[in-house]
Amino acid sequence: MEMAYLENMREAQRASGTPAVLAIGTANPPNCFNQADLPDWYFQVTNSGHMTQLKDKFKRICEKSMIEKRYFSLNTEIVKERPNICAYMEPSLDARIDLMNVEIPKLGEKAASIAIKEWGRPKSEITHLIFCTTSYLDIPGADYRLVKLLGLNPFVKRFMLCYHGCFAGAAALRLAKDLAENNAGARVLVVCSEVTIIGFRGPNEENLDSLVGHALFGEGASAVIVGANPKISIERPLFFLVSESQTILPNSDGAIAEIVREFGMNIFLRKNVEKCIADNIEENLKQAFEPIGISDWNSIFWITHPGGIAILRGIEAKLGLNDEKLGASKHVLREYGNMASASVDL
Ligand SMILES: CC(=O)CC(=O)SCCNC(=O)CCNC(=O)[C@H](O)C(C)(C)COP(=O)(O)OP(=O)(O)OC[C@H]1O[C@@H](n2cnc3c(N)ncnc32)[C@H](O)[C@@H]1OP(=O)(O)O
Repeated sequence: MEMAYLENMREAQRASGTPAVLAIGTANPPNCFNQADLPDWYFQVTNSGHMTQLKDKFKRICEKSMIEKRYFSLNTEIVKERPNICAYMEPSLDARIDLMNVEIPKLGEKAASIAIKEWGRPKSEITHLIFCTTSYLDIPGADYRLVKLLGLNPFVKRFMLCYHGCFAGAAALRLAKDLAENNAGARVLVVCSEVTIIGFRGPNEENLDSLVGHALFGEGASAVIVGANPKISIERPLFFLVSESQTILPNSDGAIAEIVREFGMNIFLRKNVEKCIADNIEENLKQAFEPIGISDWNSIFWITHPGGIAILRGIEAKLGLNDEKLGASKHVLREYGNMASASVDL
């Protein structure tokens, strides 16, 4: 009797339908840089014009990156006012945090407001919030700030995914799927907001990983609303969240790492990241897709994280993908660069 009561209670709490993305919003900060102009700007603003060989290398990486434009909250004035940020490794975390604490929630709010408008229902009906960023360190977190900025219901159930880097966009969607499945009527607002302020620094011959990072990373925010059993008169399911999985690649220890210290964040990239991904992609796709009956990699819609053009090319070559298959990822890479977690929701 008691078990039946618990079972009924649990059934009533769960959603019966498949969760779907019901709206999407995106935003970028105001300063748009052409990739072709960045080498001059970056070496000038960091007082590094004398490092001519390194600048030439940076130019080559920028040219090869396929990126055409990137958006930043930083500009010449902001950077020049904070010389320790322009140095290679001076203590500068306080200045960075002061900027990030304003920019990250602000950018998130812009994307979330667009998603809420597209969704069409009152924002008071958002039940859960997932806020995802690589670089918000204070308590209360950016999730709390966003509730205040948007004027969300104070009862909204909040989750902060912090300092996960690029994979967090997919992780946030996975969490949203579970929340929407297990809470009838849930409407989950997912916001990924990424700025590069924590890692911006002057160039150094000994640190080519950082140079590659400066050639690839851009700033942006993306927001989605996820829920099951849409109210068809108002809500429009755009993508269904059917299945998910996650793994750690063999021999990938240290392939991508980021550390935060007094000087801000430093990135470590192994030179063969693209090979490590390409070598493992097929096996992982099999494990994820065979249970749902898919084995033709050209038959599915792809939104691979645009980590770098070498990574996308490695996947294409290994799987024999048709030209247009990674088109969405290449578009995001070309127009915005690698915006870490915000890239995947776009
Ligand atoms: C932050 C997160 O959590 C997740 C992330 O997304 S992390 C970012 C992951 N991305 C990567 O690791 C970058 C992958 N690499 C690429 O996309 C490309 O290699 C690239 C755009 C950097 C260069 O394009 P390419 O077609 O490979 O050009 P290529 O001519 O081979 O290289 C250009 C120069 O960059 C250098 N280079 C390439 N990859 C490098 C690396 N990882 N470290 C240092 N230098 C590198 C090359 O040595 C070469 O230098 P020279 O011109 O002096 O010979």
